[in-house]
Amino acid sequence: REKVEMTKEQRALMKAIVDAYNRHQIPQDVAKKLLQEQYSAEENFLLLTEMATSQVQVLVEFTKNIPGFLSLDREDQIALLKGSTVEAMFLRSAQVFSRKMPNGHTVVLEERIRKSGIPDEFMTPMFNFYKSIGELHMVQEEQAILTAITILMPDRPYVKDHQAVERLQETMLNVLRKLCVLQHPQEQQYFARLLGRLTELRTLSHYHAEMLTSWKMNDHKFTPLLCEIWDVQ
Ligand SMILES: O=C(NC1CCCCC1)[C@H](C1CCCCC1)n1c(-c2ccc(-n3cccn3)nc2)nc2cc(F)c(F)cc21
Repeated sequence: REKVEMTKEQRALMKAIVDAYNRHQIPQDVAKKLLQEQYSAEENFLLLTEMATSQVQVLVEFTKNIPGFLSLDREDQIALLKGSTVEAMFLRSAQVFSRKMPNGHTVVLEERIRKSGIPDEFMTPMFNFYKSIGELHMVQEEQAILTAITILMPDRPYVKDHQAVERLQETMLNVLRKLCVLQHPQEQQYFARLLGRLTELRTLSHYHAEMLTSWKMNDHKFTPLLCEIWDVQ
């Protein structure tokens, strides 16, 4: 098989994305909080809204560092962010869940999430997704570029200049394809499996509004930002 090499530009692009991804981490570690104790449904709901709000801010900063993003039409930039924040949050949650933890911690974490107040019918699709992400053992470069690819989805609602977004996404897909071959030489279809997770992610994200409104508690309060982003209230 021909030797796969990344061009200088592709390596620079990947470095920019990974640096931005690592720079904009979630402030406090939610997994650590959840491992400390089982919170009530109300406390968990509040924790989720806090985490989600900071995640949106982190995502905006990360997105601004995607080469070419700020040259897109301003309204398209908003449409891409609005259309991808829920998916980016579930993707990041899956990466948090899949992190190597001391024995038994993942079991406790899963237990705490199962009792967090999220309606039972969403547990299976959510944990199936988390485990399918975990099985891929993504390196952080793959996680960062996959997040960028999720944001640069041309078919988000209200995107006007499809082609401009497609061009940026294609550049990312080319880098990811080479990265997958270099990182997982034994697995021919690794790149295809990785992209298949984005389909599962989109399906899971369809449930998010219903997950929120049927959270096992009364009187769900959302911040204005989350009302805007989450299509609730
Ligand atoms: O905080 C979380 N995730 C953040 C978000 C930002 C980036 C980092 C992680 C939550 C958490 C809030 C407290 C209760 C219990 C769940 N979390 C979730 C989660 C669950 C449901 C939703 N919903 C979205 C719409 C409706 N539900 N989003 C995330 N999965 C998680 C997996 C972990 F290993 C894990 F550690 C936490 C996780």
